[in-house]
Amino acid sequence: MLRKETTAKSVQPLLSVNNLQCCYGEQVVIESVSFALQAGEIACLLGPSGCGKTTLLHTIAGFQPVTAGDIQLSGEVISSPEIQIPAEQRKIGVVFQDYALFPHLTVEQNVAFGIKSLPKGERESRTLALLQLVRLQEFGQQYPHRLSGGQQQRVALARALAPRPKLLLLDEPFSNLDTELRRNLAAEVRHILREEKIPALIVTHDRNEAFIAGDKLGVLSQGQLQQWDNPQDTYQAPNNLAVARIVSEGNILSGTVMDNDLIKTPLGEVKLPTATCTTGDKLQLFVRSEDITAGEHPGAVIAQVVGKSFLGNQVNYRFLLAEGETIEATLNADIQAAPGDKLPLHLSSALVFGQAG
Ligand SMILES: Nc1ncnc2c1ncn2[C@@H]1O[C@H](COP(=O)(O)OP(=O)(O)OP(=O)(O)O)[C@@H](O)[C@H]1O
Repeated sequence: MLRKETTAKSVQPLLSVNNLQCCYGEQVVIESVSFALQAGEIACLLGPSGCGKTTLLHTIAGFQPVTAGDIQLSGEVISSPEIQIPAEQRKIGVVFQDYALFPHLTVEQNVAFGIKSLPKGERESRTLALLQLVRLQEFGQQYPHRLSGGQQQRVALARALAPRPKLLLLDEPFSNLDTELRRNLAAEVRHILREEKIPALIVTHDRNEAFIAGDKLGVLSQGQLQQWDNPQDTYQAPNNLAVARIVSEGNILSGTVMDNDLIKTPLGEVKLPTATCTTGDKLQLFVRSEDITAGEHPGAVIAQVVGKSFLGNQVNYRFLLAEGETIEATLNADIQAAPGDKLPLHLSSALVFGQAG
């Protein structure tokens, strides 16, 4: 695949994480993690539960020491095994999953909390501007418990932005909210961060949130950063099977290279993308849901419906293939099939990853 050339001129990143390692006792939970965030960029860290996302965020915030490597902010080392700049001196803001608002303070007092040292007039105008930015100017005198979850999270965001941090860290900021609100708020937070020109790193386990909110996407699996790229490139060309499974719904299939540059799979044949394999090689393929089409086609195979879940304008089907594999495919709701029915399916493309184990 063609990739854009990077320019030779190097710009100092706002945040750089270099060969980072972090342990809890003997357990290594972050290993050899390196990435850079440029000024003005918003990045999302995506990965399954327990992969180390929060730990990584906490090392950057200064809540967690590092055991190897370093973290630099504007070129200054803020964390290394020898150096640990205290969290409150880092000029890094943090927004937590549970909002962590002060219940005894009004919305306005919450937002103004971190800018008490500013002269009164300046403090009031900054607070008002932020309440307008998060569309809560009517709620300044309310207490947090009178607000909805989405509103409370917008107050938490305004409070974190008030002191104009160099970098904002958000730890699963939308996970207490319902799905529609999460997606809307992800887009809104992106807009607010852009308006304030504050770079941010957002931890999430929801790929759609990560796609919506981030210019960059970091995919973490088992404590290692598998890919750091823009969301489109990560989706279209994942570095490995682990990344493919984290950024998309799909099925893992095995395939055999044939002598005509095709790969034979239980779902028909697909083109071999590179010529580095020899006939007979066994490969692993990842077939995304949208790469499976139902209907007559010269290469189609017959599959039996063994389960279905209605999703609105689409239906998620579970199919049994002739060779005994079960796969899932999301098809348009106008294809109406019931368990027991047989449908022709074919593959339009697949992601191909090295040799099967
Ligand atoms: N304070 C701690 N002491 C010991 N082990 C911990 C501690 N915090 C986290 N861990 C372990 O470190 C690993 C990474 O945890 P972490 O919370 O960073 O993952 P995560 O990707 O943020 O997970 P989730 O999405 O579930 O919040 C896990 O195996 C976890 O059990």
